[in-house]
Amino acid sequence: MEAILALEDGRIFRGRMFGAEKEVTAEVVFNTSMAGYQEVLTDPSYCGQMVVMTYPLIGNYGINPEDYESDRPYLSAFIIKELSGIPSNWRSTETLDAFLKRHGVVGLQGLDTRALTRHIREKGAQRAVISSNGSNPAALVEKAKEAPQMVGRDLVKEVTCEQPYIWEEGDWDLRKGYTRFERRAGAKPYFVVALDLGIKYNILRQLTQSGCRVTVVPATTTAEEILKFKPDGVFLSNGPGDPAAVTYAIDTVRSLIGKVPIFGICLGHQILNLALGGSTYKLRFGHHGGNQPIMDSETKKVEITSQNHGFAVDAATAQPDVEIISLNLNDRTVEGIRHKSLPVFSVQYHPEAAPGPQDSSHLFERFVNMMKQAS
Ligand SMILES: NC(=O)CC[C@H](N)C(=O)O
Repeated sequence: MEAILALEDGRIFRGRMFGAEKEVTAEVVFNTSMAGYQEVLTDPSYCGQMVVMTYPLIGNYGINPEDYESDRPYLSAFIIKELSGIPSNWRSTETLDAFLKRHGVVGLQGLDTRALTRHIREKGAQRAVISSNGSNPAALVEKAKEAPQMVGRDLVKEVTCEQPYIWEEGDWDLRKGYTRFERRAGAKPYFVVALDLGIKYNILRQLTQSGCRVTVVPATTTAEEILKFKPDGVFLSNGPGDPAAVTYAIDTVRSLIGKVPIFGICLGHQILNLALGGSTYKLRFGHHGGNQPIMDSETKKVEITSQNHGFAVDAATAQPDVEIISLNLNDRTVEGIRHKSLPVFSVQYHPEAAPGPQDSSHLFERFVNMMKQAS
């Protein structure tokens, strides 16, 4: 079906719908990962957004039952240059088209995704409408302008779990598939409570793989309730929307600081920074891809990282007891912080990859060592 993508600044693209065929409004961002579209689709941090992939051919290895990063896709639409007609992979059980249909997610293909990406790079991520009703593009542009702004939006409540649950799955193995938590001989299993702001499964797998027992709790869980679990450490997850709008999680984290070791990733990092008295702001088009270079001040090494964020920590408002521990080498934005005297640290990038490079996976060990020293 012919369809139009209308951006709020008036730019129009024409393409063809696949997946679920309906009208949809959301913020449009681009992702530069060359592979890993299933992980991108099921990353809850994309709730409230449509994602345009810069890689030109998508869907060629289908969808499989294992590479989910959450229970389902939460994004509003998936925009690509060309949908592969013949998925080919031994793990594939479903086409991308069928997957998007099954989950009610709109697909759009056949447009110039390079032109769209360059436009967003220049003009910034913005609200957009996809519609098959192309008779009045100006009306669609107006509709895009009326959509809710990402700034000020709490989307965590749309994606967090309803009840606490225990996580036991470990890394994926070619012969065995996903492994289970195994107590390391002679090693104490550290008990981590993970605050689910929209958590990606691979973070949980990496925690399990690092020898942690993990319980995941809803985003509204209070500090008091978390401390009742008697955790060795608390993990703050990635998630969608504006960190400053998730005031209940900021309050929880503020009350936990100094009582238990804390590690945060992406939204969790932004929320930790807000709880420490700093502020966050919206980037023009964000970082969404698998090749963002950062410099880690502890190891003095450059790491190529997987990233997916539209907001960032403001270095100018960093509090005296907060130290910036890594910077993005492309645009010098803050990539990591730690408390100068307490066992508390966080990163803007994704050490769990999925998809992307695994240069930063050592951070899970850093968290375990922090818990070891604190116990
Ligand atoms: N992946 C994430 O946790 C994203 C955090 C936040 N929603 C942002 O866009 O910056």
